[in-house]
Amino acid sequence: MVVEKSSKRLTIAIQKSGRLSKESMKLLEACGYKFSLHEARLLAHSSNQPVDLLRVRDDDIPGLVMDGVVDIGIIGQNVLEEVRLERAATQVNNDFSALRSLDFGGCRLSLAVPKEDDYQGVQDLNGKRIATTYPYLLQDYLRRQGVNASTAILTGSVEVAPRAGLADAVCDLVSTGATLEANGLVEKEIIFTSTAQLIQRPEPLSAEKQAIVDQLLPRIDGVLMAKESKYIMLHAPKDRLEQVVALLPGAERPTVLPLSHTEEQVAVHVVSTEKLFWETMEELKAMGCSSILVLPIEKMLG
Ligand SMILES: Nc1ncnc2c1ncn2[C@@H]1O[C@H](COP(=O)(O)OP(=O)(O)OP(=O)(O)O)[C@@H](O)[C@H]1O
Ligand SMILES: O=P(O)(O)OC[C@H]1O[C@H](OP(=O)(O)OP(=O)(O)O)[C@H](O)[C@@H]1O
Ligand SMILES: [Mg+2]
Repeated sequence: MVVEKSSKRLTIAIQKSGRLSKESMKLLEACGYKFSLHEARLLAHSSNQPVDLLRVRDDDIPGLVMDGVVDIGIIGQNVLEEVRLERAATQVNNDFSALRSLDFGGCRLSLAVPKEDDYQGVQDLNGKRIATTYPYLLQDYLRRQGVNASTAILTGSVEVAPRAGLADAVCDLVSTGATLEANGLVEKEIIFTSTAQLIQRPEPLSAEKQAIVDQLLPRIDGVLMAKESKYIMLHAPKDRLEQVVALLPGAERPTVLPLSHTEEQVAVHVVSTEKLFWETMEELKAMGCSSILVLPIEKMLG
């Protein structure tokens, strides 16, 4: 694979197809970058920014960033840490700089055993064989726990290993737990928690590329902040205004507007930067607020 190297165009590696692909694309598009993707092609050029996308298997992304083949990449922390440990063990450069922790790809790497096993604790895994795609993360954890177990490395279908007689336990990614349950396994220990990460290659970027990253990061922050934030509009009793605003999580100073035909109520517009729960809405109503509207915010710039 030969990536055309330019000192002016920023190359971003993302997963081609899998759990991180859609959200990675969505994030870049929300930051204003337009791409027209051809399913079969690895490389896609942005039509409105000096940015190229390299779409690869997620396992390759940390190495591509650490080796400076691409400038930045979006990758699950689990794969990033696995590659970092593997490269440390084999004395290959494993430097990178962490730019942002993202809000998707949330999962955990857990040890699970067949449900009929009488598991008392991690020490029970001594002398056992554990199937995993993450041998370095697993062995790092076992070493810290003082457990001596062997690994069976599988790159897929790890969860079927015990039934197939390949291993006694598994160390696999879990999100809802449905995959483990469907395979008669029970989660016992969480060894690593993960979300997607934006990382950059260790060597400094050219001035042109750095300028693109400097533009991208505040945009990402704006997108992440906007996701949690809501624009709230409501009618509030004038004499309870302070209490109403105090109820709204992370609210800045509100805009207060008069309402026609009434002196007792005012219209309140406010941006709330934290998650708004139904309970808060119910309390607002109990306080005498009405016409409560909660609107999503697409972008924010501080
Ligand atoms: N169930 C899940 N829910 C949320 N995020 C997940 C889940 N499973 C995995 N992830 C995250 O998404 C990443 C990619 O998962 P995926 O299953 O698409 O990888 P893969 O099969 O190794 O893909 P590839 O073909 O690119 O190698 C994982 O490394 C992890 O960070
Ligand atoms: O706890 P759950 O919600 O069931 O999610 C966990 C499963 O999700 C991931 O696989 P994915 O579905 O992405 O398939 P793949 O491993 O075959 O790529 C992961 O490898 C687990 O098998
Ligand atoms: Mg992979």
